[in-house]
Amino acid sequence: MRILVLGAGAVGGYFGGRLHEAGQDVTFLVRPGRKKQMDEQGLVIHSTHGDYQAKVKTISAGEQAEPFDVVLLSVKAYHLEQSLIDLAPYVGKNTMVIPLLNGVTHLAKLDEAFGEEKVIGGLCFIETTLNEKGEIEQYSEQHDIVFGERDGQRSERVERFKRAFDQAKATGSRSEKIKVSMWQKYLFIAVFSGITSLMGESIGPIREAPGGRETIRELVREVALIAYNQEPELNEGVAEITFSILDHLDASMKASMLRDIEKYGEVEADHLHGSLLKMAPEGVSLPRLTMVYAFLKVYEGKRKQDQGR
Ligand SMILES: NC(=O)C1=CN([C@@H]2O[C@H](COP(=O)(O)OP(=O)(O)OC[C@H]3O[C@@H](n4cnc5c(N)ncnc54)[C@H](OP(=O)(O)O)[C@@H]3O)[C@@H](O)[C@H]2O)C=CC1
Ligand SMILES: CC(C)(CO)C(=O)C(=O)O
Repeated sequence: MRILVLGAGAVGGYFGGRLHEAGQDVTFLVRPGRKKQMDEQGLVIHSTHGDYQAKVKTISAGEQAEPFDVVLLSVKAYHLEQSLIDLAPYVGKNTMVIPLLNGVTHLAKLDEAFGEEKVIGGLCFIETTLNEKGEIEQYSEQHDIVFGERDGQRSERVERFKRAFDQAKATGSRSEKIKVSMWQKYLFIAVFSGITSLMGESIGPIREAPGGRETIRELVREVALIAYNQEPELNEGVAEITFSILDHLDASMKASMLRDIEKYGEVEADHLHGSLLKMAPEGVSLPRLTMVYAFLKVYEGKRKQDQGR
């Protein structure tokens, strides 16, 4: 099975690296700067689950290669448009595209670009980042990819990709209800990234601050309202479960969005919080979600202005 990983960043580099380590045929589609770095130093992973360093195959947009069997899509949402143009020549009749982005609105864009039948659902649970040398750092327990056909059917292509993880130091599992799984993750990440970014703190101090837990609970309630409206198959107790997960997270945990803000990087504000506000049923009051989005847009505006100087 030939696997193409689009975006050798924190997520793609990690999972692509683990599959490569397990003997799978993995190629990374990367931009020129990252290609130079990877061709010179290889792919480097530092992880709780074991370090890994290897020379890997890389290609850049426009380079000749046959269509791949599987594409793992792991770019940030704000790079999606260009990356789909770059990816198009490597998607063939039998290619299966698995997006690992947080959120859900990218599915429609993938369907439009490649056709619904090629795109399955996917998400990942991992806390990972790229350091200044372009090395992947991953220091917590979870390193799981979840994927599945969007109609819930079992399929040979999904089973085959699942088997690629048999020998890998990361887990790959199938969800029978991938759209529900994606919405559960979306609910969690919208609250987790929203609250940690807004407060500029990891989750522990936010929970302990006066009114902190209450604010988290209310933000969960607002996002869950939108989520239920979009995905009625969500478990009725999903808001309470999500709050409980947030209440039990390691106190030092922060979302990748806050880590990006700390590096003064771009954020997925429109893709995550902005999209939720657009999907919200008319007339509902969403003061906390609105505040998170406003904060992120102020941050984006300031960043843009600073870059223009
Ligand atoms: N990091 C985390 O812990 C988690 C992240 N996620 C989600 O996963 C997604 C990816 O996040 P993450 O891995 O952190 O992001 P990163 O920024 O670390 O990686 C994205 C990579 O995509 C590359 N890229 C962008 N455009 C292209 C292109 N046209 N062709 C090739 N490569 C391209 C960038 O390369 P370049 O070097 O050229 O800029 C970058 O290395 C996001 O939606 C995020 O929300 C989900 C769970 C956990
Ligand atoms: C919370 C986490 C680490 C879970 O995978 C995540 O998705 C993110 O920070 O973007």
